[in-house]
Amino acid sequence: MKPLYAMMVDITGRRCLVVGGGSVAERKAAALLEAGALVKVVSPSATPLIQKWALLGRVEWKNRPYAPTDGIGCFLVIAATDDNQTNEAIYRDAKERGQWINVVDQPELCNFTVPSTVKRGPLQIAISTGGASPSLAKKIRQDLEKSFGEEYERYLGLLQEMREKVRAEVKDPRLRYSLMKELVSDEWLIECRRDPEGVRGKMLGFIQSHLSVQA
Ligand SMILES: C[C@@]1(CC(=O)O)C2=NC(=C\c3[nH]c(c(CCC(=O)O)c3CC(=O)O)Cc3[nH]c(c(CC(=O)O)c3CCC(=O)O)/C=C3\N/C(=C\2)[C@@H](CCC(=O)O)[C@]3(C)CC(=O)O)/[C@H]1CCC(=O)O
Ligand SMILES: NC(=O)c1ccc[n+]([C@@H]2O[C@H](COP(=O)([O-])OP(=O)(O)OC[C@H]3O[C@@H](n4cnc5c(N)ncnc54)[C@H](O)[C@@H]3O)[C@@H](O)[C@H]2O)c1
Repeated sequence: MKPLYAMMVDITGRRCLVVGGGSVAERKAAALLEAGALVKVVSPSATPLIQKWALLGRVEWKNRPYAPTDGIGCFLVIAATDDNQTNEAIYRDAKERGQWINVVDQPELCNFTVPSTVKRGPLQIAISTGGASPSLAKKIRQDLEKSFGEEYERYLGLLQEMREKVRAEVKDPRLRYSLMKELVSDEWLIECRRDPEGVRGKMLGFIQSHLSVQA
């Protein structure tokens, strides 16, 4: 098994090609859309959701089989057809253009794989088994989703806001560090769950009390 390098890639506004229109293509296209990519789907059939995206203009759907020119100008390519010969042709075309290529059920024809991901706003926990067991990656995601609840999105948004405030207003680096450390605690997380509306005010109050000491 090849060692893999984990990386978070900015694909906003980048053209990405998904070939195939089945459930796997839909899942891969959904992840690309969530990351802000411009997605083109090429397939003579498509799931109802892909068709809906096409109607809404969220994806460009070419209702026909793959053609070698489809990938021109694309940042990355995903081959998710059920036809091996087509998948291999997509791989060769992408490789020639130096593109990122993922052939869904052929890890040897991938220069990147897609991890299973827990998303809570900007928090992303990506799980890779290095291709050993995608089913295990999925199970670990489902387990983590139970531990990392929806409140993490609000909590992380608040931490970001408080961090900016602390960086702008606290001059002493030690105090800055200890404030951020104290905001990252189970107590605040529980507060996000218990009092989602009031927690922001309490955090601001907590920081303010230390700023008064500083002044
Ligand atoms: C994580 C996830 C992301 C995503 O696809 O979005 C993903 N596969 C998912 C699900 C899943 N895939 C498969 C099953 C059926 C059960 C099973 O076989 O286990 C299930 C489970 C299900 O569908 O319930 C079958 C399968 N997948 C691959 C092969 C070929 C092979 O292993 O050789 C075969 C056998 C095909 C055959 O039977 O011939 C290959 C890959 N699949 C990967 C990713 C990459 C490695 C990730 C890693 O490091 O683990 C890699 C290498 C390439 C890639 O596709 O990027 C997503 C879970 C999303 C979630 O969280 O819900
Ligand atoms: N469904 C799964 O969870 C799963 C998991 C692992 C692997 N796979 C494999 O991944 C592949 C895709 O899975 P799926 O469930 O989405 O399959 P699917 O049969 O639902 O979809 C295949 C799609 O490929 C399209 N297609 C076929 N030939 C094409 C061509 N020449 N150009 C463009 N599009 C073409 C078809 O129109 C169809 O939309 C299959 O090989 C499958 O064995 C599926």
